[in-house]
Amino acid sequence: MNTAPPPSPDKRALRARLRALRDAFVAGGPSPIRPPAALLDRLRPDLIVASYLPLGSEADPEMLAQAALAAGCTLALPRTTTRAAQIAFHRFAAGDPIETGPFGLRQPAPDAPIVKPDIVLVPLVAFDGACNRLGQGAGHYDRALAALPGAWPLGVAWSVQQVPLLPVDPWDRPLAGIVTELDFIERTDPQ
Ligand SMILES: Nc1nc2c(c(=O)[nH]1)N(C=O)[C@@H](CNc1ccc(C(=O)N[C@@H](CCC(=O)O)C(=O)O)cc1)CN2
Ligand SMILES: Nc1ncnc2c1ncn2[C@@H]1O[C@H](COP(=O)(O)OP(=O)(O)OP(=O)(O)O)[C@@H](O)[C@H]1O
Repeated sequence: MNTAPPPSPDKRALRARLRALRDAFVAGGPSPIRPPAALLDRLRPDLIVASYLPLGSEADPEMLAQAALAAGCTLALPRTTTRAAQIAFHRFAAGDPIETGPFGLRQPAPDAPIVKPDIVLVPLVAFDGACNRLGQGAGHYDRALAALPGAWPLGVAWSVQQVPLLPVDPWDRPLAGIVTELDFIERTDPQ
């Protein structure tokens, strides 16, 4: 049974508005998102970097994943089974099979080894200047990041996804930084 309090009610309306903004932005043409120095400086061959395959009009982390590969890092991708279950990160190398899962997500096969990423590239619906994040509403990344306290979470977004101030619930996990097609925003006020 889920005994947690419900998420802030204004999150639903924000999601709808920001998904529409994201769709309109992407319809305007491609905008590459380049790896920020804050990411490049952290990449080491022994690290595992979790990326994601974009869904719909989500920002594409491909150039960041390529930079991680070029630095010798191991790549991982999230795998989702249901809305209620936690996501797992599975190792992924070029040529490995990709399946279509729930919500149309493209994801690794279940037999790819589960790994513990050091750096997590995080998709999002909206963010604010303090690096708070609004996701899909299933708590998948909130739960995954809570289980990886040492990992460095980097949000990847289009600049139009920034809002002045997001409602923040107790379980929300802030990001260490957010990269957009325009700039890199670093979280400056650790709690
Ligand atoms: N590319 C990508 N992979 C990801 C996530 C994500 O946000 N993006 N996740 C992040 O947690 C996890 C999957 N969780 C999800 C949870 C809910 C919905 C969902 O409710 N989708 C809506 C439509 C969303 C839209 O219009 O963009 C739906 O199907 O009704 C999608 C993914 C792991 N993998
Ligand atoms: N560490 C956790 N353990 C258990 N449940 C959690 C945890 N973190 C979040 N949740 C649950 O997940 C849901 C998250 O809802 P919320 O609207 O905040 O999602 P979100 O900010 O869009 O995040 P996400 O992208 O991670 O889905 C809430 O119902 C919350 O109780």
